[in-house]
Amino acid sequence: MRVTDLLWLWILLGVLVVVGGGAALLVPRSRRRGGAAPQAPAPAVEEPPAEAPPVAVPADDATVAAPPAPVVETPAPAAGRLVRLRDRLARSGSPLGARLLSVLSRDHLTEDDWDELEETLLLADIGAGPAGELMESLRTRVRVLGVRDADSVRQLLREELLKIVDPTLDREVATHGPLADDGTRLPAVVLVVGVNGTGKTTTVGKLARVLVAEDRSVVLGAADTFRAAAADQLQTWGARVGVETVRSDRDGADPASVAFDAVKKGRVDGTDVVLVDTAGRLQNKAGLMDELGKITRVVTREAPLSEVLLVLDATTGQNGLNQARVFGEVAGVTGIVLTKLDGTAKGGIVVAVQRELGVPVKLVGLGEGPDDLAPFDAEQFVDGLLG
Ligand SMILES: Nc1nc2c(ncn2[C@@H]2O[C@H](COP(=O)(O)OP(=O)(O)OP(=O)(O)O)[C@@H](O)[C@H]2O)c(=O)[nH]1
Repeated sequence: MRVTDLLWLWILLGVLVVVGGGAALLVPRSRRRGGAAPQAPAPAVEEPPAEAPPVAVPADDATVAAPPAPVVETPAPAAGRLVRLRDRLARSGSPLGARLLSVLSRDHLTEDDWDELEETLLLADIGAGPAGELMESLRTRVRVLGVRDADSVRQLLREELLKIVDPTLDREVATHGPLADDGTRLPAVVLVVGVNGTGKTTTVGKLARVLVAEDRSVVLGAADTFRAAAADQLQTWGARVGVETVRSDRDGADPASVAFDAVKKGRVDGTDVVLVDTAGRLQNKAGLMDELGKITRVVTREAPLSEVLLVLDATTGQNGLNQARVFGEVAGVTGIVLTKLDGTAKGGIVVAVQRELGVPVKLVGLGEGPDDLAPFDAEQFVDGLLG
């Protein structure tokens, strides 16, 4: 190799070193620091064979994760609950009692004042008959006794309202079953009927709580098979207080068969009370009569009905009365549950519906809370109306 050739070789090597170093400088800093760089497509890697599903190995007892024990609530006793109605009624707009008292406390009651009183009673859904009776009696007594002061007027009004609400009616819900021929006690069967949305399922749930609070044993029958969620709803109510629910998992199952199974379970287990929730769709009277008639016939093979409670929504006024009439004709109603009394100033419906059906209001719903169902008491109710 000649000297010039060697020189050229050295120059070429020098150029290569310079270009190589520059190239290194052109590479982004991040990449040089190990940062993310655009990735080349990953070479196709053969998927490992899917793992076989783990074989279920029976776990030893100590390692089984037990489902959390359901927390069973202790419901509040029902006694004295209606006293709370006072607040609820007083809060629900313009209570009947307050309006009546404001007119009655005027100095000289004119014909217009008496008309206003009557109108107030009618607006509170007391019904024309009872309103007329109350007015006549009150007018006579105010005139004869010559009362004027607020306390005396209030006392008179209280007496008159009490008269039409009727404190003499037996309002106890029949929850003690009859004795069977062999001397054993049958469960009390309480059938709960009414139009959808009035609060039947909620009432059955709340009533179960009242009974549990009184140490009574209860079985629930979810015979509202029309609405699938109703059975779930009822079961949830029951589970909260440790009460079992007999239900069908099939939508549209025969309500009579579910009711029968519930009552049978109650009889076999020696349960105190079986509460049966029904659907009571009001498509037509004949359909309703068929459904409730069948439930009654089938259930009474196991135990007679102790009580048929009609649930009515107090806010529905005249409409509620029409429903009451139909159910009264087809279902042999023995007691009324007036729900949503907390949401209306029309407490007078208590009087109207009792007159309409000739059966007493036994329970009232005062709210959506689990213990917002109270045994009805005429005196406490009237005091609630008067605020
Ligand atoms: N404010 C108030 N709401 C109530 C009362 N009772 C029930 N409700 C509400 O009324 C709604 C209807 O109650 P449900 O018990 O589902 O009525 P239902 O009659 O069983 O209805 P279906 O199952 O469709 O036949 C619910 O949102 C209840 O919380 C009450 O006393 N006061």
